[in-house]
Amino acid sequence: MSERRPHDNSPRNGGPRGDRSRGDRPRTDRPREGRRDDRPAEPLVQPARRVALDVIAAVSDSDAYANLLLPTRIARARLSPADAALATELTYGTLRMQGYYDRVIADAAGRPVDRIDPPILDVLRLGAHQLLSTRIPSHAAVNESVAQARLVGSRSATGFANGVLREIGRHTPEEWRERVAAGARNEDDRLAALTSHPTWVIRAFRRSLAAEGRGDELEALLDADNAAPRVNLVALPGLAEPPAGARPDRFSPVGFTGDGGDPLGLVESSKGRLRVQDEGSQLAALALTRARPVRSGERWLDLCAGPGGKAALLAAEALAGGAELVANELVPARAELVRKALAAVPLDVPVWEEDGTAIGDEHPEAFDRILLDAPCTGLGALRRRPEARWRKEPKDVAELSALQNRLIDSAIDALAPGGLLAYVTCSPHIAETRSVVAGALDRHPELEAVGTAAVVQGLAQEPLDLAGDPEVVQLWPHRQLTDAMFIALLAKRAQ
Ligand SMILES: C[S@@+](CC[C@H](N)C(=O)[O-])C[C@H]1O[C@@H](n2cnc3c(N)ncnc32)[C@H](O)[C@@H]1O
Repeated sequence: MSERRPHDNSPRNGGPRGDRSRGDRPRTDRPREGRRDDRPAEPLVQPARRVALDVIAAVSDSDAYANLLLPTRIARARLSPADAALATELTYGTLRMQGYYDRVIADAAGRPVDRIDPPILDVLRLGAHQLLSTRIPSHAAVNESVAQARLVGSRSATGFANGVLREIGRHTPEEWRERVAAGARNEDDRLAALTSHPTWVIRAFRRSLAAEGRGDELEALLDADNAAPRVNLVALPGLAEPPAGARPDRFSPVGFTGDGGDPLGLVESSKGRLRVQDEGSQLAALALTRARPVRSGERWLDLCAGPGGKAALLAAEALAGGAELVANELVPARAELVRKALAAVPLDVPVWEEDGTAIGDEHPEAFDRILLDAPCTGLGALRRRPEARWRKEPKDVAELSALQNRLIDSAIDALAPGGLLAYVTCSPHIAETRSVVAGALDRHPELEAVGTAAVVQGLAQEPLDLAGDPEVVQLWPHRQLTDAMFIALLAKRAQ
């Protein structure tokens, strides 16, 4: 690790520069080697904060996924349930609001965040979250953050972090919101800053809501993206019942929320017949299986099945209706996850590992119902993938919509006359939703739109507040408390 020249640490007069590569940063949960003798003894950091910083650092260092890494780090650190909950809140909250905290930090430090050492910036983000968005007392937030800075940075960096955090703590959260808003360049920049979303994402959401005549819901949507999602489960129909004490979902007839206990314990003890699944995903799968009665012997295809959440629900529905199901997933590791998910259902479901864009040529007119849950930007699931908003770019939309167009053409070719296709995304971006469906209807005169809104209303327990074109359904986190799933049912005319 490079030594630093001693200099004034006050945030506004410099402090350490970003002159250390991330590759040589010490881990926060191990004693550092080669510590200088004049350093104080290794400070003790509360375990939940140590795990949170570890995950935040892995997300910014090596593109880790917080939702995958956090559970393993919690298990490895043997955190108590209370500490695990705190580590989760700190990690997710910091990553979600990173865009906002960076503006606060830049103001308090008197310099842009790209001129702050990355490991120290992560400590500051976690500290800013505790100071501005939790009830953790300021002195605890500052002291623990300074201890963490000492573990990842030099003495001068620690002094710098201390100065920045104290400056943040000098103002109330409301005062910071006003300061950040006052520094915005325009209205979109103000929304981007305060709700911690990239501007291009805000504009895409505005267009999608406006297409439904609900442009005035934009701020509610952006706020909903920053709230922790509830853990929702499905009881595979015919194979499991929700446990006593569970609360039935408002819309999905097979969904429920738990009684506050450990959902993973429920999943394990039910052998996967009770599973964690967003209510929107359940409605998407059921829209395909329940849009019309199932004839025994129907052949169904899940074209892009990994990791298999909807495939398990489709399999349970196929079993109940006497249909056959094939699942397909291009990526072998994800196909393996599909096999695991399907093990919960006593139905023989072949799992293919083919390129879905070729299946229409290879198996023309072979399937009566097809689910195309297309690879997408995931902009509708920002609540549960807190770092995703910072990883996506507009060019991803262009690449994905080109793939979505090829997949939907292939699915239409694989659909038998009279068959039904559900085109689904967990993104509300128009280029991935309505445009793909409109293009498919233009290119395929044999295809017709089905009133998807009526189908989904018909299977839901309570009426849903759906807006816009009744041929498609767009769910929203702020309205239905689901991911922003898009569902379009399309039928191939019988010959
Ligand atoms: C949105 S996910 C599907 C989620 C799944 N339906 C579920 O509920 O668990 C899209 C999947 O499509 C897969 N995929 C991407 N390109 C594909 C292709 N050309 N053919 C088949 N699958 C593909 C991805 O690997 C990913 O697992």
